[in-house]
Amino acid sequence: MLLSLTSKSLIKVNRTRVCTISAFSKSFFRAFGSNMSQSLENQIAEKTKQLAPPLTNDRHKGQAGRIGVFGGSLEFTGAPYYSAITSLKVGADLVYVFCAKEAGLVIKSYSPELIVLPILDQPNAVQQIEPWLKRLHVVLIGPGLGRLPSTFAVIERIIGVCRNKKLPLVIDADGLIFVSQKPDVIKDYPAPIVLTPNVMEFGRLVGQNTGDGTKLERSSCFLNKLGGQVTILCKDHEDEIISNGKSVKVSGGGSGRRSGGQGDMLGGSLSTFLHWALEKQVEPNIACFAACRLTRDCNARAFAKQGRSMTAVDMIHEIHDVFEENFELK
Ligand SMILES: NC(=O)C1=CN([C@@H]2O[C@H](COP(=O)(O)OP(=O)(O)OC[C@H]3O[C@@H](n4cnc5c(N)ncnc54)[C@H](OP(=O)(O)O)[C@@H]3O)[C@@H](O)[C@H]2O)[C@@H](O)CC1
Ligand SMILES: Nc1ncnc2c1ncn2[C@@H]1O[C@H](COP(=O)(O)OP(=O)(O)OP(=O)(O)O)[C@@H](O)[C@H]1O
Repeated sequence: MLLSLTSKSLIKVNRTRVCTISAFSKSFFRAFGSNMSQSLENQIAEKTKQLAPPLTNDRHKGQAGRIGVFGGSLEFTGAPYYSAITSLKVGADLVYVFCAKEAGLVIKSYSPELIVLPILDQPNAVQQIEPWLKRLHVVLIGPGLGRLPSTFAVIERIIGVCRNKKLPLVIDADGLIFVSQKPDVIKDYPAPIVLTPNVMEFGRLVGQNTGDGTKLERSSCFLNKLGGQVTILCKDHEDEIISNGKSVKVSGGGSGRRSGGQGDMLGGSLSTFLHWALEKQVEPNIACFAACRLTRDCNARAFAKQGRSMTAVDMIHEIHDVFEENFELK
């Protein structure tokens, strides 16, 4: 079955009719109007409200999320920061950044709230990192990681350790370059994985020659080969979440401002939402929906205040209000 949700539409059709979805949806909504789609979107939005753990005194530090971010290199220190601070501000208790030595002091200087381990490019990186992994609930791989073969070799071994520990993964940015080169590294992975490609990364991942079909069609062969529990969250003017042969679109919010770091924020928020979802046995695509909603609404709010001068940092300042509006049970 195909499930397609935009802020305006949600439809179900048989898998064999995917190619006629556009015509189908037009006639469907002419027949039923937009109220039905709105109510179904509301149902998904309601599910996202169930994700956040209550802020009660019986929970100890760490339970709301211990997230590991693998990224940060000489060139890119902003990306892992945006991801990590967003993960924390959405509600994780502890966020660990595993980065290259040159990036360590820089990221530490942005924020005393992050635990920064500049050991990713050290000779015994995997041995040093392994003891930390057992504390983590979700591992995010990629923001500002860089594309050095030596870095990818360490990441391959880290994914191997995560596989043994059945750790859920979110893979973004340069992490997706690595997976595009070596998809077998996540084949039959024993825990949920979310891949978060932008337009360019999606093409690299599923193959540039997979035709003009929908993203759902174009990714089906790639996903079938991978096996396991893989979700693809495609970032675009409408975000699209693909899992189990279904596609859910998220639109609304956002603005024309495309400053760097918005995808990093999405990856960071997703890591926290994913931990909460899995803890409650909620499907990963609900966590994906929440992360898209958060990113798009932070963009819209920040843009309303800052216009063209808006950057990712302005969006981070909006997390509290957007969270209150969308994800707190009232
Ligand atoms: N402050 C920091 O530290 C930040 C660091 N970052 C880090 O930088 C690293 C590289 O990431 P990346 O995003 O530059 O690489 P990638 O996605 O391959 O793009 C390469 C080219 O693809 C194209 N392109 C992209 N999107 C497109 C679209 N929607 N539609 C169409 N085309 C599109 C576009 O091509 P062009 O427009 O130049 O022709 C673009 O130049 C990575 O580690 C990341 O985490 C960022 O997170 C930002 C903040
Ligand atoms: N064309 C677009 N129109 C409106 N919003 C968009 C568009 N493209 C992306 N977005 C929004 O920006 C978010 C991040 O997408 P983007 O393509 O910038 O990711 P990215 O390249 O990984 O970002 P980063 O700069 O962090 O690396 C998307 O989830 C979506 O909310």
